[in-house]
Amino acid sequence: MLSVRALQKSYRSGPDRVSVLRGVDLDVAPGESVALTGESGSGKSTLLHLIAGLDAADAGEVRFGDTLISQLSDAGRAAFRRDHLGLVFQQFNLIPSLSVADNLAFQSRIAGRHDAAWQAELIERLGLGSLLKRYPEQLSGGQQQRVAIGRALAVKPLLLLADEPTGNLDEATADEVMSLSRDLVSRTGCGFLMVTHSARLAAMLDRRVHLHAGLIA
Ligand SMILES: Nc1ncnc2c1ncn2[C@@H]1O[C@H](COP(=O)(O)OP(=O)(O)OP(=O)(O)O)[C@@H](O)[C@H]1O
Repeated sequence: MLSVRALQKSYRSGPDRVSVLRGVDLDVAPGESVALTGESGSGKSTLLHLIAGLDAADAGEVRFGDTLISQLSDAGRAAFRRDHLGLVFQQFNLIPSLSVADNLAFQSRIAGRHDAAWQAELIERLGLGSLLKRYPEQLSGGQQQRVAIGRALAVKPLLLLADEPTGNLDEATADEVMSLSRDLVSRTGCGFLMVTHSARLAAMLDRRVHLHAGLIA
């Protein structure tokens, strides 16, 4: 479903260009969960941003089925992201002026794919029922994270992309959120690609890939 081929990205650093990704190949199948590890600065977030279409690659391909993301315009990538991808990044990016209920439904409504029964199930599984009228600033970090995961899954994405999603949580909460995410991912059959520094969390997923020196080992 996700197919990344020969992906390259460099950044300008003063007069030089620093090559971060030097030809990355990666596949994620429907229903498969993959941990992306690598030392700090190895380019994990860069790769996630390119897959999400938040930035453009210098060369190479990002493909979802027949859709070649890497050749879409900025607007085309934004529309694809809105309709088909679920993102959970380190800053949960909840909308401060919207209640939990409206944050959960926001993306799926814009995508025209709001499913009230599915949203109700997510609310129950994520334990958000008593929080629906609150605003993001009234939630703990773990609660905000559960809302971010619910919002990402509400759209029934092709792929759930998560960047250190449990970074701010204690071990027990992180484990609970992880097993819940895995469960929901296997229920919907979407792919799951998660950046983590934790070998323990990586071991909870189907497969682990390691980014080193600009390549996936
Ligand atoms: N917009 C940018 N402009 C210039 N350099 C950048 C930019 N974004 C990232 N970099 C550089 O690219 C390299 C890879 O960064 P990236 O954030 O992808 O790594 P990472 O593996 O996610 O790191 P960490 O685990 O510390 O979050 C780093 O050297 C970083 O400084």
